[in-house]
Amino acid sequence: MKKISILGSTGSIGTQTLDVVSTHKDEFQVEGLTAGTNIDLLIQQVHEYKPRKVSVATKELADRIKLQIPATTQVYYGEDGLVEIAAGTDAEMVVTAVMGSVGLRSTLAAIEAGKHIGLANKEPLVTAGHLVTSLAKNRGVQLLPIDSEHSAIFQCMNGERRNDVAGITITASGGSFRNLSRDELVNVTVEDALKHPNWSMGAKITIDSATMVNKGLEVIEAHWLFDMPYNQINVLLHPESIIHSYVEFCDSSIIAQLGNPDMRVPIQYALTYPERWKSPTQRLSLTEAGSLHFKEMDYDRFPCLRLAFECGRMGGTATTAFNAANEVAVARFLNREISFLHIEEVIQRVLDQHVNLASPDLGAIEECDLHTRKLALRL
Ligand SMILES: NC(=O)C1=CN([C@@H]2O[C@H](COP(=O)(O)OP(=O)(O)OC[C@H]3O[C@@H](n4cnc5c(N)ncnc54)[C@H](OP(=O)(O)O)[C@@H]3O)[C@@H](O)[C@H]2O)C=CC1
Ligand SMILES: CC(=O)[C@@H](O)[C@H](O)COP(=O)(O)O
Ligand SMILES: [Mn+2]
Repeated sequence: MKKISILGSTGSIGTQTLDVVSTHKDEFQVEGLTAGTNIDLLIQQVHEYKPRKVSVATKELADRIKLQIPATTQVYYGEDGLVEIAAGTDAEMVVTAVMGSVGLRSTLAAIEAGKHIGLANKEPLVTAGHLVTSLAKNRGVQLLPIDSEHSAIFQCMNGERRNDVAGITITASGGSFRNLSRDELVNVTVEDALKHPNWSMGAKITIDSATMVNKGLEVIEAHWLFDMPYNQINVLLHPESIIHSYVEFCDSSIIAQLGNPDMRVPIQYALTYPERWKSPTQRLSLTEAGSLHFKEMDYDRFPCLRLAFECGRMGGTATTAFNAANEVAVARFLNREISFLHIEEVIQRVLDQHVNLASPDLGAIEECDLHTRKLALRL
């Protein structure tokens, strides 16, 4: 019986993780769950999976949920609550599935507590990759990728010698507006931006896919997860999202991981690694898929990806500023305060003013994050 906790259990990844748990009922014990504000769903999850501890965003919500769940379930709230669920249970693995860099302290706390990480929440790696990876190395903790591209690369590199890797290619669907020119982006709506062509995901990552910021975050995520220099990380447009990424080796061989776009597969692999268990996911038929298409990335069409590479190469707090600016800008777009194209404008203007701090500690990262958020709200 594997004991796990899920940070962000009411979200897209969190609920799919619980699907996987339900598929293998006798194999998992849920120690902790966390929600932000969706306490109705969390209450259902508490009754079904009986976690020892839960956390929600605010004290008010914590007081409300206490009236509707068994007294045996301890209730926490806020960032401290995330940390408590991350580190304060008997879980041997924590699935990090909250949205944004709010997951940084709880990710670090889980690692500090020696818990392996099923890593979906990519923003903590983007904002503080050196802290997350060095702590994981020091504590002997595995960072098992859930993000589909990084799960693919992880699977392709299994059993291979690191020095034989010539490079990795992260595939990109192109997002909701992949068939639009930049001129046609001027008046696009939130509703249109939320229509990802292949995946059903949370709102923020869906917008990030449309701006290509998601792929930029994934480039930085891959740099840290696989200790991969940026000049060995490529991005390729692949509209079908069937090849989830691939690795090229020194002998020119390419190993790729394919499958239907279903996050339960990478989630399950992170939970069961190094084993593979059966999955209810529909099997991929290449004859049905027919042709697969690929196109060189157009960095003029998607300038945010170029910015991400520049920030990654710069290191220090540049990626912290990039991530925080994007989180604020996407939230403003989703609140209909700014246009879609203004998202990249906010990021660019933040970076134009950013004074980079090399190898920052946690305090400096959190200070940069907060300062950037205040600035991005005004741009
Ligand atoms: N969805 C996907 O297919 C993929 C997602 N990822 C990554 O996984 C992470 C989660 O994504 P996704 O599941 O789509 O996101 P969702 O928005 O669907 O879910 C986010 C989760 O985090 C919780 N949450 C949000 N804000 C806070 C907060 N301030 N404090 C505490 N909890 C909070 C939400 O709670 P509530 O809803 O109750 O408010 C929810 O449980 C992201 O980093 C994303 O980039 C990576 C690859 C694929
Ligand atoms: C499912 C997943 O991993 C997402 O990150 C998805 O890959 C987004 O797809 P694109 O960013 O390629 O549109
Ligand atoms: Mn991804």
